[in-house]
Amino acid sequence: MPVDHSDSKVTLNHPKGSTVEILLYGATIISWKVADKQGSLQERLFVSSKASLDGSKPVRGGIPVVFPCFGAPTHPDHLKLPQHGLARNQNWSFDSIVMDNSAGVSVRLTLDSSANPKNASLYPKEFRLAYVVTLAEHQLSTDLHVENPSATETIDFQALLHTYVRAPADNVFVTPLHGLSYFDKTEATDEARATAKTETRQEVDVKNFTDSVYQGAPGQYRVTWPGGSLEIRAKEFKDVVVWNPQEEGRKMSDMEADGWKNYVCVEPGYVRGFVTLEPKKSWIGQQVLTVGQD
Ligand SMILES: O=P(O)(O)OC[C@H]1O[C@@H](O)[C@H](O)[C@@H](O)[C@@H]1O
Repeated sequence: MPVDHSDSKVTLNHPKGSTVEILLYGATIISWKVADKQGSLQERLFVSSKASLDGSKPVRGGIPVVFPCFGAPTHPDHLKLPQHGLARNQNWSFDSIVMDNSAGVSVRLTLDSSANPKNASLYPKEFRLAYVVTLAEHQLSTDLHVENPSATETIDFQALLHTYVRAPADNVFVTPLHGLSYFDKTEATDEARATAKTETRQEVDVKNFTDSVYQGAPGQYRVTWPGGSLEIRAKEFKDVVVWNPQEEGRKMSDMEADGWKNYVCVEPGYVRGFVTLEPKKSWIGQQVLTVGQD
């Protein structure tokens, strides 16, 4: 079957062999496999072998969905929320199969503020999220729809797709970020973290602890390493975060030994400032991942 779903997981199978697995918990994509040139299926995302996949905590790897705040909350509406918000640690619902043909297999998952009684005390605003995941032969598209169902209130939110790209961290490069202004979250003081830097590197590596928030980014990135590459295209996600904790990764209880050596996070998002959504309006942020064919 092109789409299989159980109480906890949705699996998409493309007729040309690629597959994707999505946990309903957090709508977290936990696997994306695409054939290599020899025709053998290869995992394209990193998920820590110590990640919790039972809905007890956000998944360390794959593509967690970040909404309505990125990092520690700063907006007055978000202050009771955990780091990276509530979407990555709630159960989403399987809504429908959107498309099922040779071009792609696509499903829609949803999360409404009213679905979880906890939300009223955590977050004072109503929201409706829909996540459309589309699998093609060499491509994975993820569209996050945010709808404001209120007739009177606006919503201010941030959103980001926290993509863990499977790649050797000591030999991976992200381009083109040269000339962009960014905020370096590895700096020691609040003042230094809040001071914009300008990226001077043509090719950004993550050989050192990296946690950089690029603003006004081009929306099209290339991640390359010996023997592989991935193109990332983004729409409405105007910023991009590049993160690899290096040895700091040891502090994470769900990070496997040396796990940080096996990925780079390249995370398209709207995280500098907030999207303000007027009553009854909606917003769509999109990420498209394409495996390099070179
Ligand atoms: O451990 P978490 O909550 O999944 O976050 C992982 C990382 O996510 C990145 O997006 C942030 O920029 C980092 O600061 C953070 O450490």
